[in-house]
Amino acid sequence: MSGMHVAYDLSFTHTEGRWARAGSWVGRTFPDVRMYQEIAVSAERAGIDMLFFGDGSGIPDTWRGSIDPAVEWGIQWPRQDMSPFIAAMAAVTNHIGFGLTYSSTFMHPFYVARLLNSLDHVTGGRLAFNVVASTRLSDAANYGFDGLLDHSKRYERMEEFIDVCTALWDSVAADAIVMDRETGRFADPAKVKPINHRGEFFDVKGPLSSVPSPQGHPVLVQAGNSPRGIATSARFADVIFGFGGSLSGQQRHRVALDAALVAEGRDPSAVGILWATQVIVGATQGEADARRDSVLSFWSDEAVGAFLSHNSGFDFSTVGPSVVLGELRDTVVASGASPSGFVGGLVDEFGADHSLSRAELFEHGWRSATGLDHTLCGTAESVADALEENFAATGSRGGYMFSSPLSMPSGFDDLSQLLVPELRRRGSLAPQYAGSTLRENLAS
Ligand SMILES: Cc1cc2nc3c(=O)[nH]c(=O)nc-3n(C[C@H](O)[C@H](O)[C@H](O)COP(=O)(O)O)c2cc1C
Repeated sequence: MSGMHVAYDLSFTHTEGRWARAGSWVGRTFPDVRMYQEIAVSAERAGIDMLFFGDGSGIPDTWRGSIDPAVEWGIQWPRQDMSPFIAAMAAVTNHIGFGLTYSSTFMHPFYVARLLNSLDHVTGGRLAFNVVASTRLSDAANYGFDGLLDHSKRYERMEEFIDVCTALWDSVAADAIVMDRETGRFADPAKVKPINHRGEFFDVKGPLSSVPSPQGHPVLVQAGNSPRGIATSARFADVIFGFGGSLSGQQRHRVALDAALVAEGRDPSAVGILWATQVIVGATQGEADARRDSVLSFWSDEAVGAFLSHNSGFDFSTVGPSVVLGELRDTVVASGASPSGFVGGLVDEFGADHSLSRAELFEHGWRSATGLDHTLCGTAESVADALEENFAATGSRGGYMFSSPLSMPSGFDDLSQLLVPELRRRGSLAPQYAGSTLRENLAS
């Protein structure tokens, strides 16, 4: 992966107030499939590498132990299983890739390997699989768990999950299908083998009851941010998702990933990181600033609390009138949630000894929930300058996944019509799709 690549994060098209903002769809209600098809067509016209769909199945209920605020304010709810939508989008496009998310903590690898094989067929080899360990209790409760597995156990399970999927995708050789009309022989049994996997988490006999898909394996993506998560990503990921917005955090991630890749005997230059980056572009700086400010002026504590508590797995309604950040981080970690994320970011920014009042914490939470704490806001030229500088400073491998805009579809239209052409004009983005599969496109 040598050039810069760009993806759009389409995980949230309506939530967190997007549905009501200027520039949002009128008369189109989530989850209208034609809406997604239109985005896919227009993103492909702009030459975007991939549309990404994150997932979490639980309705946020960590804040005060209730789903009501999330439902009332549309916080990360509603969300669909996006696999059928990807099939619909693939039917109206030819080049753009699709990233789909499933949890290795809750799903079974046989089901997922088979589904992704089918989707790789349907998309003609344009599928990526973002495998997540899941940090949320509300997800766990939907799959019969009282609590989350321990953080490192979740990653052990992910490693075994991917081992099983990979063995299943390899269990039918590419040349197994004979289809000899004269003899009537359909396939060569010597090339279709059970995997006979017996492990700590899964027992799977195999083989996969399907034929190899165009990419063989979907492009594997992983987004672990902790040392344990990064070690797992180095084992198998073709592409990494990272948190953008803090150059020092990005550089730490890149250095840790490179060391982990070397430890796995892999070439760090072949594995790019797509940095999740929120961008607001306007024809002028004033226009972009006005869009950002209009978002900041409309929110509620309940909505912020529901968002943050869900994402951290920690009930922020329990926070007292003031907090010491290091102590808050320890409490969040003790609750079984990830050590990175919102509170980890505040500790990095201000230090573990720093205190914040509850109101200050929520103001930071508001900026975090909207992504406005790390948004690049400006004209296409100034944002392209910042991205090019950041790309060079983070190893020149990978690129950007632009976060779900705060208004849809106008936010993506701004990116497609202003920013992406500017990056292409400068030669940062390739002039056209390089190959016919997502893997080939991302390899250039
Ligand atoms: C760009 C990006 C996309 C992510 N998408 C999801 C997702 O769809 N579902 C999910 O549960 N977690 C998602 N995550 C969270 C990561 O999978 C991971 O839990 C997080 O980075 C914390 O890593 P850690 O478990 O190693 O601490 C995403 C993270 C990033 C950076």
